[in-house]
Amino acid sequence: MLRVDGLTRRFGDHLALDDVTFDVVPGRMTGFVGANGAGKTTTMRIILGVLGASAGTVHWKGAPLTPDVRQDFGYMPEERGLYPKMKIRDQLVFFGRLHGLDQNRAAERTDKILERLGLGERATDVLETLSLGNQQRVQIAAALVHEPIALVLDEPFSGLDPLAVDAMVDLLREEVTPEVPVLFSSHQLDLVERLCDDLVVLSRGKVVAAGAVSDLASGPTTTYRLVVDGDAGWLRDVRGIRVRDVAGGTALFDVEDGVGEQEILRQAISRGPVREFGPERVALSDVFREATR
Ligand SMILES: Nc1ncnc2c1ncn2[C@@H]1O[C@H](COP(=O)(O)OP(=O)(O)OP(=O)(O)O)[C@@H](O)[C@H]1O
Repeated sequence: MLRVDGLTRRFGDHLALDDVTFDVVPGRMTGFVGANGAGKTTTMRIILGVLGASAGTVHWKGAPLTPDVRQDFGYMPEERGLYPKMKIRDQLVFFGRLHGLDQNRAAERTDKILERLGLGERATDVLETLSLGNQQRVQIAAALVHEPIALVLDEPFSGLDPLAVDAMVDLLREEVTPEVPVLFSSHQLDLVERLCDDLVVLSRGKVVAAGAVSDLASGPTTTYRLVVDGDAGWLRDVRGIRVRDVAGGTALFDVEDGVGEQEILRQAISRGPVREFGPERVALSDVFREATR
């Protein structure tokens, strides 16, 4: 497991990270979200050793992460960092070699990944002649070529069209074994909700929410939705609930502690047909908005 433990980072007077702690569990995709400037890139750079921490430690399997172990990580930096004038196959083989693969293995892995990303025919093209989307595919290939033991990806899907996102996600799922923890940052909440198992929400340098997406997004709710024939305005006079919204026969309301939602349902039935009644699922965007307020 990859653990970020009490990371703090100052830039002059500015506290960019304030005691940031979270786990990235192997075999699970962890989404890292937060508004611009929240500290995601800073955290990722510290994990990769590109930047030092003012305090705190990064742990790998219970021990402080060493440069040797980090060499086996895969990283897709925000500023990217491939060579524009180098042929993509040569480039990927080079990265594989940098991470310790021998020439044959680096070439084998490169060819497999390029094929998988639909870039087999472009292998001898120079990077800068590729479309931006394809350059981004090569960038993810560079992070994967050496069969990394952990993956840290800074905005890997930004600027990609939905088909390219799907291709990249398929590749990630294929390449990422149950031993590999994956941390990726993203601004696209819909994507995060679709892809991630776990989520870490950062706001102004602090972790404000963390856990399984399924728990965070649909967690315990006190909000209910009722749809009846006729007008649901009578709910406004019911004690123990707070009406959020009524539009004709559709109402959204919060139930206060100690008030049974079944009692509200009974009252609704006594007034006429009930078409829908149930807890309102909290969307991830609401969790995010609430957490970063
Ligand atoms: N080298 C630096 N020198 C000074 N301040 C910095 C430096 N790097 C980052 N910061 C500041 O630290 C804070 C966190 O920045 P960071 O880039 O980590 O945020 P982020 O969550 O990745 O944002 P974005 O989503 O916009 O990339 C910001 O206020 C930023 O201005």
